[in-house]
Amino acid sequence: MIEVNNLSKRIGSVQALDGLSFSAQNGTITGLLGPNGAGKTTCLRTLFGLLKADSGSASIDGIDVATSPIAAKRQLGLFPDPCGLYDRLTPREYIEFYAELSGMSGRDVKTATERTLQQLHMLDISDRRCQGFSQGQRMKTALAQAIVHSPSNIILDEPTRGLDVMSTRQLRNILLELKQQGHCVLFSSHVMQEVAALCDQVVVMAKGKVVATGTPAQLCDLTGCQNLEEAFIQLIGSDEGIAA
Ligand SMILES: Nc1ncnc2c1ncn2[C@@H]1O[C@H](COP(=O)(O)OP(=O)(O)OP(=O)(O)O)[C@@H](O)[C@H]1O
Repeated sequence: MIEVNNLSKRIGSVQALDGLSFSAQNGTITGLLGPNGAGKTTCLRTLFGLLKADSGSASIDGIDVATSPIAAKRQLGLFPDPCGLYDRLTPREYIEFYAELSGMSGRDVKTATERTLQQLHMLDISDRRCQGFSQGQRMKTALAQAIVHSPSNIILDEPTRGLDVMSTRQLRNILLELKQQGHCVLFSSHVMQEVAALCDQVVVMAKGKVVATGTPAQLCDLTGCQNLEEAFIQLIGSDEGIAA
């Protein structure tokens, strides 16, 4: 479970987060939906301990990310940018490396790596170098390193950016599997279809604040709109910086 309480963060002259509060539950996919510049990435970076908030707090499974960053990170998997893989490593080497970084050793590393390769259906590419991998193969490798230590919470920043239709569908299925296994999945997006198709709960953000929270259907009811895109535009009061 991820909890964000009254989080504020100023970056230069910009108030990137302005009293942001929401929670994301286990066994649920939560979408952070907001236009460009809403503060989604800043929020996720703060959760992962890459940024320090000016005020407010955030916790992962009840562990404060600012005061106990290492313990909090053990409960968290971060899906990185799949473009940044080391081309000379194979997925197996890559996943083992991240398993060791998370504190595992010896046999546990091998067992966790094998389990993750099976879970993401990537045994066929496990011993090939990442160089030349397709987007979908890169996506799976990046996701594997995020979940090898079996974190109960997974955060993803615009995970389908740059993925083709097949890879997007594969990623969606994997996120649904993670949800069914009881994980708390939190991802940021400004792609309406993706959020409507996947999310149990949508947190609509603008200018560093939460504008509304609910299921896609609840947000439509709240605004009297037919679909999430219309509801979103009504809630944020603009159609700037969104993608269909
Ligand atoms: N390193 C930085 N330097 C200056 N301004 C920053 C920096 N990081 C974030 N900001 C500003 O903080 C605000 C929130 O940015 P953030 O990247 O969190 O938004 P976002 O919702 O993820 O946007 P997008 O959908 O475009 O990725 C923006 O106005 C952005 O320009």
